[in-house]
Amino acid sequence: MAEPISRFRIGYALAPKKKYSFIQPSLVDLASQRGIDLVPIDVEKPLADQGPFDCVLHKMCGEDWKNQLRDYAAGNPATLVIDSPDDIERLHNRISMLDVVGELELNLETARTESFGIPKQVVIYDEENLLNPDLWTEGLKFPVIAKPLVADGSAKSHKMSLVFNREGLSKLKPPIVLQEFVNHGGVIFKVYVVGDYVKCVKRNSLPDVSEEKVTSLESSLCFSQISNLPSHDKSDEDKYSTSNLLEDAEMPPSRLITDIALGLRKATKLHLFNFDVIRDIRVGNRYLVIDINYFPGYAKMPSYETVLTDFFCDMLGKKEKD
Ligand SMILES: O=P(O)(O)O[C@@H]1[C@@H](OP(=O)(O)O)[C@H](OP(=O)(O)O)[C@H](O)[C@H](OP(=O)(O)O)[C@H]1OP(=O)(O)O
Ligand SMILES: Nc1ncnc2c1ncn2[C@@H]1O[C@H](COP(=O)(O)OP(=O)(O)O)[C@@H](O)[C@H]1O
Ligand SMILES: [Mg+2]
Ligand SMILES: [Mg+2]
Repeated sequence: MAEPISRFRIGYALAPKKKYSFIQPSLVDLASQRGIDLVPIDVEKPLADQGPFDCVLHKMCGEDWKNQLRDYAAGNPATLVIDSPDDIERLHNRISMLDVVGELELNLETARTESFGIPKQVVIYDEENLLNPDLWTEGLKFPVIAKPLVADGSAKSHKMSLVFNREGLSKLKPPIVLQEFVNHGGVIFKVYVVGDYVKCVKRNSLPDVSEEKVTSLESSLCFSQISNLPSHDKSDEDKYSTSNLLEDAEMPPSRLITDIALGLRKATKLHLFNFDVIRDIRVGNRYLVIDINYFPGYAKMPSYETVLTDFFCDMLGKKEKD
């Protein structure tokens, strides 16, 4: 008689919006064909009652969930938790998130022609400091982008302002990160990482700001999740018009992008993330990492079902060997 074929169970704990976008029938079917059942986890119920799991995927906030996961992992050391809540934590703060880029020691093949880094930035914890730029301006010039320090996935954490002058500072609510606005030709590069797989795509971004604009415009401009706006949906042609910028933009060197991606993967120990890169048009061949996101919108990545299923098989295969 034929041996029963063992199947794997991957539990997933995702917010409803994420579940809707990521757990597509096409992914569930492909994973199933390859022996993997994707099983929803109810975070309101004890995790131990819902197992066993060969692997747990998650993007949930809150200490309760983290504690559940830690307890489950301690009791089930053979279960793969992708990724560890402690490793994810550094991406929830816009300073620690980018610190890791500065720590990368890459032996770049492209070092003679390309370089990478992060924009100048400073963290402001209170209004007193904010309104006294003499305390923090070191090397930082207007315009700046004000970003909430916390990047926890809430709508609030994506609300940003482009600040053109001192006047614009008074509307900000610390704790915030003030980051140098770098002209980058209106296009950002999103680099999706899934284990050792790396895929870079182009997206719309904020348009460049000219010297004259800095003095003639209002004191600040608010925006949120600009890269998710389709071109035809832009509310104000003047502010966001990118014409053919997206189509015409040249991709960054793939070797550089892969080196940064795999460097970040090693340094953060994370398997599932993406990062946003801009090309500084003042320099031309300098690339700046401006954002790193845990478990991003993979469904927007070409062939995401195959990429993710291959990754699951790879991880489960390695686990079996161990
Ligand atoms: O919803 P999507 O597909 O736009 O994905 C969001 C990501 O978009 P991207 O894949 O980079 O274009 C998005 O990336 P950005 O921060 O916009 O660069 C975040 O990863 C977002 O998660 P969170 O709100 O920060 O927890 C992601 O949101 P969640 O799907 O995790 O809610
Ligand atoms: N330093 C910067 N210079 C120029 N544009 C930036 C800079 N930082 C962010 N942006 C623009 O703002 C958008 C949102 O910033 P980001 O840090 O990626 O926040 P979020 O986590 O909400 O995606 C980016 O996609 C990019 O268009
Ligand atoms: Mg971003
Ligand atoms: Mg982000």
